Amino acid sequence: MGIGGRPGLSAAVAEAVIPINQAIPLVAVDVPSGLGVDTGECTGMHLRADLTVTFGTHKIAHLADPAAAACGAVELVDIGLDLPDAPVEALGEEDVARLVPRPRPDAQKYTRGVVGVRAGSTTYPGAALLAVAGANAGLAGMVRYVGSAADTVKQHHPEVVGAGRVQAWVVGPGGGDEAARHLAEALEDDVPLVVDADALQHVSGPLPQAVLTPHAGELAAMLGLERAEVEAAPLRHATAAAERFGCVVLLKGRHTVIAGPRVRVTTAGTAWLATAGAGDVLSGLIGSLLATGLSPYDAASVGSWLHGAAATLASGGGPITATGVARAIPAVVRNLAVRHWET
Ligand SMILES: NC(=O)C1=CN([C@@H]2O[C@H](COP(=O)(O)OP(=O)(O)OC[C@H]3O[C@@H](n4cnc5c(N)ncnc54)[C@H](OP(=O)(O)O)[C@@H]3O)[C@@H](O)[C@H]2O)[C@@H](O)CC1
Ligand SMILES: Nc1ncnc2c1ncn2[C@@H]1O[C@H](COP(=O)(O)OP(=O)(O)O)[C@@H](O)[C@H]1O
Repeated sequence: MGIGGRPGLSAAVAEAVIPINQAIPLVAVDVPSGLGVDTGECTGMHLRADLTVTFGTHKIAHLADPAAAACGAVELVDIGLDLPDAPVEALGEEDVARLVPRPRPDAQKYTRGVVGVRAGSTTYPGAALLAVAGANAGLAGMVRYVGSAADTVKQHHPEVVGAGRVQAWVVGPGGGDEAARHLAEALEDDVPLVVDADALQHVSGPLPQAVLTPHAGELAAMLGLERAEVEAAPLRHATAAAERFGCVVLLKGRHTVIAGPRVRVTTAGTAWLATAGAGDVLSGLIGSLLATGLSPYDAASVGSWLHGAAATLASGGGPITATGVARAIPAVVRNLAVRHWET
């Protein structure tokens, strides 16, 4: 069954083909039979491929989990079709190289953008350090930190300064009981912001300038669902949340979904990135991109791609820490410059 098939194999077909699928490697043409091609959901029995070869453009099932995970490695073959824009897209290296902000020759630190981080608490001072490490990867001109971990932050990041004017805020990582105040204070400034972790539970009304960055558990709590329901349909729930909260919603996972004016999925990364504090680094990084003037949708998708690429670079196939991911971000941008930017 191809892309026109209804999701879910009939019992008779499943009985015949699933034992074969479990016994030998499977190459799927276009999609493994039984997947929800247009939803990325797996609502019934389906095949799992080791390799899926598809043509012209990626379909939603190739990008959005859990269907994408059942496609195995996906090979896209260009057969010269003239196709309309896809409903869900994945940024490639060249797209990111075009979007990543770089300093103009006459730049000074304030024209490059200042990002402020309100994160950390007495329980989680480390999350403040990690969010600052993501923000302080060199993409914005300056990082400010406001919060209870100020002394530790300044010890580890001497470049970072205290309160003042910013072009974007990052709030929530490790915020604990301080997160509600951090969010309220950040919202007093009329600037774009990243809302992550403990601040997410305090989001109510529409926040048109925000990027929300929940993992599946956090999005489930925001929508009054179980985590498993979000994991079964990440595209549907990220899109619903973007509509409900009137902003860009980045739902973290193996394939991160960015729902905004359109939908993007990040396929860059490695399972080694599933490590404590990796999300804190991501929120800082996206904040720094917002501060440079990227739109919330582009800042979220470019930040997510750079974060995945930094994890892959730092990992080299082995284990990584969140600190290691943050340290690898400048090298990822340098590689983009070498490969794609004219000097
Ligand atoms: N270095 C730092 O400062 C870091 C700070 N961080 C900061 O921590 C804050 C909370 O973030 P989070 O994502 O952990 O919170 P959340 O979604 O509430 O998850 C709680 C869920 O986890 C589960 N659970 C717990 N232990 C489990 C186990 N052993 N095995 C299985 N399940 C287990 C637990 O389940 P339960 O034990 O209740 O059954 C509950 O459902 C946030 O501010 C973040 O920024 C992090 O970024 C890390 C680095
Ligand atoms: N299996 C996976 N493969 C690739 N990336 C993953 C996987 N699981 C989680 N990630 C990424 O790791 C990061 C974890 O962030 P998060 O859940 O917020 O952790 P923390 O709260 O500890 O910082 C996210 O960027 C997420 O997309």
